[in-house]
Amino acid sequence: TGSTRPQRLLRAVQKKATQGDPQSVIATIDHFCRHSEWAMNVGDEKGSILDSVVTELNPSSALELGTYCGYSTVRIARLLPPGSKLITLEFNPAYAAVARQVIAWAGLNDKVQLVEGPSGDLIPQMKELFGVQTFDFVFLDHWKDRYLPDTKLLEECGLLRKGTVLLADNVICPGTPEYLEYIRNSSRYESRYFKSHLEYTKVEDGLEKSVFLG
Ligand SMILES: O=C(NCCO)c1cc(-c2ccc(F)cc2)cc(O)c1O
Ligand SMILES: [Mg+2]
Repeated sequence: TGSTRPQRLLRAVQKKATQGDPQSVIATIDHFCRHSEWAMNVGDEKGSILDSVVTELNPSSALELGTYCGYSTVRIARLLPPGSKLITLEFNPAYAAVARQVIAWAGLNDKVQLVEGPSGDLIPQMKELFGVQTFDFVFLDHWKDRYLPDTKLLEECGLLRKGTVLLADNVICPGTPEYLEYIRNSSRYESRYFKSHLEYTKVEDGLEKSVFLG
């Protein structure tokens, strides 16, 4: 019974990153994934695109599907204005346990609410459980076959408003063909593809940014 990769990533953060400094947490994870063990964080290259979308939008209410170790949670939350909130959903309890500690180390507990459970069950409860009206921004980075059903669920639950931005990771690798087909052909979205690479590799991947038109 040894440690898991997320636990080794957390150990690196607690050993090398400065408490309360999100940038050092991000840099430590990127270094760990480049030089020690690859892990499925969005990474620095796609992470810069994520940063620019969040900065431009300046969202008050944001949702992340798929927390993993909390890397993109920290990237997003560090850019949010005071008083705004990021809700992040994670199905895997072992991932959630690591993510809570990474988010805490970065000093971002006030901006982040991590909820454990299946997104398909939690999305319909957003309004009653967390007092959410609509989301300004949604980052999709969970199971790739859940991107489409959960997007339809967000629509049906009235959680999107005119101008809500959806940003989807991994639309090329591992790939989300049904999601891309739907979102690019729907008259209710305006989409754009940001070509990049799979985190810490030379393999092509990219982010799809889609604006809900209402
Ligand atoms: O499954 C993913 N996320 C949901 C679970 O937390 C995921 C997988 C990969 C990946 C893995 C294995 C490979 F060979 C290539 C890509 C990359 C990602 O960015 C991801 O988000
Ligand atoms: Mg991803």
